[in-house]
Amino acid sequence: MTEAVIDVRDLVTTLGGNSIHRDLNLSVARGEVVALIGGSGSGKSVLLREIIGLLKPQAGRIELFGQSVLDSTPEQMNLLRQRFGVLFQDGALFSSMNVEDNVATPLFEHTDLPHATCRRLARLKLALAGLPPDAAKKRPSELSGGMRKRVALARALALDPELLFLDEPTSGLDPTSARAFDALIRLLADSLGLTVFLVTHDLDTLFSIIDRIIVLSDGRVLGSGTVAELKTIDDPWLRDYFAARVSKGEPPHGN
Ligand SMILES: Nc1ncnc2c1ncn2[C@@H]1O[C@H](COP(=O)(O)OP(=O)(O)OP(=O)(O)O)[C@@H](O)[C@H]1O
Repeated sequence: MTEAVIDVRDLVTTLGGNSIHRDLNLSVARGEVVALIGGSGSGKSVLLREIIGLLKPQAGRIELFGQSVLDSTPEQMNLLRQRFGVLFQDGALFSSMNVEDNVATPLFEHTDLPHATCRRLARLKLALAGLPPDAAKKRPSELSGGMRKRVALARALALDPELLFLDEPTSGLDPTSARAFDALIRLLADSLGLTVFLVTHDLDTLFSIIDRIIVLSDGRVLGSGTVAELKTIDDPWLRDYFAARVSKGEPPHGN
């Protein structure tokens, strides 16, 4: 059986008295590019935060690379964090630092490498993320939204992670930049052998680069599969969701 890189079992989350997740189970195998979808407020971002250890659920088990996130000591979690990268929705770049130092920060923090080496590695990651060399010395505010996303992606790749989490990677991008960013994610996943777990509302992303979609509904996983497989599920939200794609003039069949 393929190794599970992410494994979530019997997850229960209650926030502010509201039930968010009810016995949620999901698993992601090494090398998969998986998207998590679900209605607004269905608990996608909360789940992502729980998986990466930023938020504690009320009950359940979360494992990354076979290691329990909820039972890890801060030291163990620190080591685990070096094995995955995260691209937050807003990029979360440091506005006071230039681009190169933004990307080098995880290397400054987690390695004993000289800062000059960290910066050289950061420039390599920037190139990998498709940025021109002259971006390195600029402040994030001097770049376009699409370029800032690429900087955030370069930072997420700084420590050569095996697993990449992306929260709404194409939000705020124009359609051309969004498709280019999709293509970059797929290219990196294939060439670096990354496992990718992303939260998205972007149907084009789902139709173009995703191996498997996991649908969150009513606090649980409603189903999982390709677009074609999900279309066989009789659920009003899913029907409306995919109907939006048809109304955009795209072919109603998927990957
Ligand atoms: N810290 C918090 N305290 C209380 N409630 C919260 C907290 N964080 C999120 N919630 C609630 O949990 C629910 C799920 O939020 P979440 O952000 O995970 O939704 P989502 O599926 O990512 O939605 P969207 O697609 O709109 O981003 C929402 O009702 C939200 O208001």
